[in-house]
Amino acid sequence: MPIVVQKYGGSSVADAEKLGKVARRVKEKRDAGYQVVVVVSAMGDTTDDLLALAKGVSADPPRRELDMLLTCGERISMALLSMALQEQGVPAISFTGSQSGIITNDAHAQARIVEVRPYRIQDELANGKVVIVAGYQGVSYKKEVTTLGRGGSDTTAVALAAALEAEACEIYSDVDGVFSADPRVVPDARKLESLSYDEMQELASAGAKVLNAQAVEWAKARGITILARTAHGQGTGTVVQELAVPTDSRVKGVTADAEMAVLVANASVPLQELLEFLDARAVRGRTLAHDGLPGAPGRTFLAIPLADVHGPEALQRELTTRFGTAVEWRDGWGTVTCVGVGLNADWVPLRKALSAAEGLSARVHAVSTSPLQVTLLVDKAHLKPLTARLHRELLGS
Ligand SMILES: Nc1ncnc2c1ncn2[C@@H]1O[C@H](COP(=O)(O)OP(=O)(O)O)[C@@H](O)[C@H]1O
Ligand SMILES: N[C@@H](CC(=O)OP(=O)(O)O)C(=O)O
Repeated sequence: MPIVVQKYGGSSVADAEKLGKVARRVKEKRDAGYQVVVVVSAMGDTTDDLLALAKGVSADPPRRELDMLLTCGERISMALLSMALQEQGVPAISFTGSQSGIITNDAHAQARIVEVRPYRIQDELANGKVVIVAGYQGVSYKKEVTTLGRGGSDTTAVALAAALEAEACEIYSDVDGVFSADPRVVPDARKLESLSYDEMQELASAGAKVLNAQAVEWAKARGITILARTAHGQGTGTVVQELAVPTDSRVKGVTADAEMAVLVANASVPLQELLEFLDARAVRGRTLAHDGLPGAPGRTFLAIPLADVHGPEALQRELTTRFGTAVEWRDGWGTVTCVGVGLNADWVPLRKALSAAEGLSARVHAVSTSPLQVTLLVDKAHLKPLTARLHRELLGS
C-alpha cells in the first residue's frame, strides 16, 4: 500500500473539535487504501504559551531546558489525535520525534535533521496502524531532546516522507495553499497553483509562514513534492516542486517579515568579527546591505530572526559589551520582499518597489536584490500597506 505523510499545523489541531475533524480526514485517507503517517504541531498557541512560561522564570532560558519544555506541546497533540482516531475505530499509535528515529545534530532550539531511522514507524504501519508523530523535534546523537526551530514540523513531515519513500507529503494549515501574499493582509491575494522549490524557499525565508524554509530545502534535496492545502475544506492547494508552471507576472508573491531585529554596524566594526560573534551564539540571519568601500563611512545591515533568539535582551547586552555603540540594535524595522524568477534581469521590479514606498512616504533604510527577490527594509508600521500596494502594482490586484 502506498504511504502518505500528512502534517497538520497548530491552527488545524487547536481544539478537541478540530482534532476530531483531522481524525476523520485521516480515516478517509486510510479508507482510500493508504498507509498514513500524521505529523502534528502543538495545539494553537501552545508553543508561544510555553515560551512565555519559560520567560517568566528566566530572561535567557538555557536552550536544552527550553527544548525539553517546548517538545511537550507536540506530545499533547500527538496523544490526543491518537485517542481521537481510536475513538473512531482506527488503530493508531503516537511517537515522539525520538521514538520516530528523527536524529539531529546537537544545536538546541535550531537543530538540523542529520538522519531518519523510521523503523518503529515502519513496523507499526505494517501492523495496520496510523502512526502519529510529534513534529518539530528529534534526538541528538548524544541522546538529548532537540527542537528544529519555529515552524519545524513541516521539516519533520518532509524528512519522513523522504525516509519512508512516501507517495505524497501533504501539509495542512488554515489556508488553501500558498497565496501571492498573506491573505490576512491582502484579501485579494490569489492562490498559486504551483511554485518551484526556489521560489517557495525565498518566500518562506522572507516571512511567508505557510511553509517552513528548511522543509522546502529538504524537499528540494530529496525531490519530495509538497502539497500545501487547507485542513478544513476541499481546496486543491498549491504544489511545490522542481519546476513551477509559468505565470504572466515575473513576481509570484509579496511577503513581509516583522519578526526581526536589524543590527546596524558602522565601519569601525570588522564584519568578520561580528559574524563570528553571532555564529558563536547560533544567531542566524541575512545581510541586507554592506558598504565596504575603503575610507567610506560604510555600514552593514544584518537582519536576524527574533523567533530564533530566545534571550534578545541578553544578546543586546552582550553586543554592547563587545562592540559598544558601534553596533546598533533596531527592532522597529522589517522587510517587504517580492519573489519571482529573474527579478534582477532589469531594474523594473526594484524601481516599482521604490516608487511604491515613496507613494506611502515610507523611508527605505536598505535594499537587497538577487535573481529571485527584491527586498526593502522599512519601518514596521509600513509593512502591511507596502505589501498591499506592491501586490496591487506588481500583480495587478
Ligand atoms: N503567501 C502566503 N500564502 C498563504 N498563507 C500565508 C502567506 N504568507 C503568510 N501566510 C500565513 O500563514 C498562515 C499559515 O501558516 P501557520 O500559521 O504556520 O499555520 P499552521 O499553524 O497551520 O502551521 C496563514 O494563516 C497565513 O496568514
Ligand atoms: N509548534 C512549533 C512547530 C510548528 O511547526 O508549528 P506550526 O506547524 O503550527 O507552524 C511552532 O510553533 O513553531
